Amino acid sequence: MLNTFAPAATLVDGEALPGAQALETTAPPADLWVRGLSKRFDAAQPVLDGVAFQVKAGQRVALIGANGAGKSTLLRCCMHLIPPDGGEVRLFGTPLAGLDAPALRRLRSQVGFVFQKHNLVPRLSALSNVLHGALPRTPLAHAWFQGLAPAALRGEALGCLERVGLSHIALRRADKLSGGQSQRVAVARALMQRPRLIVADEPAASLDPVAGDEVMSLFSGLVKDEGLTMVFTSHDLAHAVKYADRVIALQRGRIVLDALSHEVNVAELRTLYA
Ligand SMILES: Nc1ncnc2c1ncn2[C@@H]1O[C@H](COP(=O)(O)OP(=O)(O)OP(=O)(O)O)[C@@H](O)[C@H]1O
Repeated sequence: MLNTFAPAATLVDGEALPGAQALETTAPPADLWVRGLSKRFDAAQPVLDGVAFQVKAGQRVALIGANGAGKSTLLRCCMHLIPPDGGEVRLFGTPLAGLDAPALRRLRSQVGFVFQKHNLVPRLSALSNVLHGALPRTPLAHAWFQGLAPAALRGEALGCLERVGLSHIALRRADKLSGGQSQRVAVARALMQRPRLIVADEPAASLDPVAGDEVMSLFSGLVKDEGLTMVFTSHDLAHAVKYADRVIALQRGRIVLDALSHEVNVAELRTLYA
């Protein structure tokens, strides 16, 4: 089945990936560079087994694979939110291994995270939730609340809400928002961080098909317009092909497909789940 596709060393943007030699010669540094990543939670099958890939600045990558393939674990290990057992990760050219916690936090502050569960603070307004995106660069506690935040920050947060089409409900409590609106607020909060890289774990999974499509279209469009880099996981193969420039498929912790989106189609991708 896997032979349907090119092997993992598929040509991507004219570069041989993910062979180690090709990775060594990349310049300027990729936003995310991963080599030989492995992770095992117990004595059983490894969850990640020698994963290697890189994501260049401005590229949008969809990570696909069946339940349990290791997608979320890969994202977490890439950000050192959980420690990998082996391999190397470089974020914006900086090796993560050996960084102390403050240095790791500083580097991660350039990464905007969006998850399936948007993790908004329910009792606070949409605007206050978006302001939270500024926390890594604004240690002032009052920047958390829309009524206390400096005018410049408030204006910026409103601008982020405007970009996701929600400035008209800026003061509505997060627990009064629909699922689609909540996820758009989460996107605005990530933008407020002024990230270079967006990491999103199934950002549309909890939404109905129409809202999911709207969120992904908006999200992917904003990322493209602002020249950001994005890695997102998805079980929606149509989304993967439509909203990413490149698709990487994981199977039992290994990359089995790495191809540009226009080179694959949904029917082919579906065979990975057989
Ligand atoms: N903290 C953990 N402790 C033990 N096992 C874990 C842990 N996190 C993940 N796993 C296991 O690792 C494997 C991969 O999980 P992961 O969540 O990365 O897969 P996934 O591809 O994101 O799956 P899904 O599409 O269902 O979200 C699964 O077998 C899961 O049970």
